[in-house]
Amino acid sequence: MSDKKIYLCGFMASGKTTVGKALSKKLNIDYVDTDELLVETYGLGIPAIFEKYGEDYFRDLEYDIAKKTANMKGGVVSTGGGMLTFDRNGEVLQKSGIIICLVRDFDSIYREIKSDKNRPLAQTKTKDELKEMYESRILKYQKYADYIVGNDGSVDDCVKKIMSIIDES
Ligand SMILES: Nc1ncnc2c1ncn2[C@@H]1O[C@H](COP(=O)(O)OP(=O)(O)O)[C@@H](O)[C@H]1O
Ligand SMILES: O=C(O)C1=C[C@@H](OP(=O)(O)O)[C@@H](O)[C@H](O)C1
Ligand SMILES: [Mg+2]
Repeated sequence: MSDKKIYLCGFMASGKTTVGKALSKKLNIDYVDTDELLVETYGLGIPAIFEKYGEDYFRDLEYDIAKKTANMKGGVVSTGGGMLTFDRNGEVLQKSGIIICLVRDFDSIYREIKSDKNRPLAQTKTKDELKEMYESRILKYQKYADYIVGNDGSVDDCVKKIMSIIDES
């Protein structure tokens, strides 16, 4: 199998982790989530990292993890919502795989994240601030995405759409 990865990117709660796991199962290939790998590698949860060391420190760890995934064999890699907002990460991912950006309606996203303690960035922002972040980040995702896929139907529908993209690419 090639070393090319399928990177899933997009805003918080767009479905990167859920769809990524389902996709890797369907394709019977390896799966990694950059947030899960980061927590496993550094032995600290994401809210604790933000609280103790701040966001900049988290972003440095996230960059290290991005580089780690580039050296892995082929598979599905779900990223965190901030991954593609940094060019240094976008450049690493672009070189080592196909980048698929998941897009989900803001109201569905907001319902998922508003009270989720595992997403520290969502906890400190109002709905309007999150909407603004959602809109401005889309521009950054578009800069690196090879494909943009909607996730407003079922998880299975989204997996099917990605599988047909991969078949054709
Ligand atoms: N297509 C979908 N339909 C219904 N719920 C979904 C769908 N995609 C994701 N979800 C749900 O949204 C939440 C956030 O998904 P998650 O995979 O953690 O997103 P991300 O990794 O992009 O932050 C989870 O509770 C997940 O079950
Ligand atoms: O959007 C972001 O900046 C973040 C998204 C999170 O991942 P999910 O997109 O899986 O929620 C996680 O990496 C961290 O809380 C920061
Ligand atoms: Mg996730």
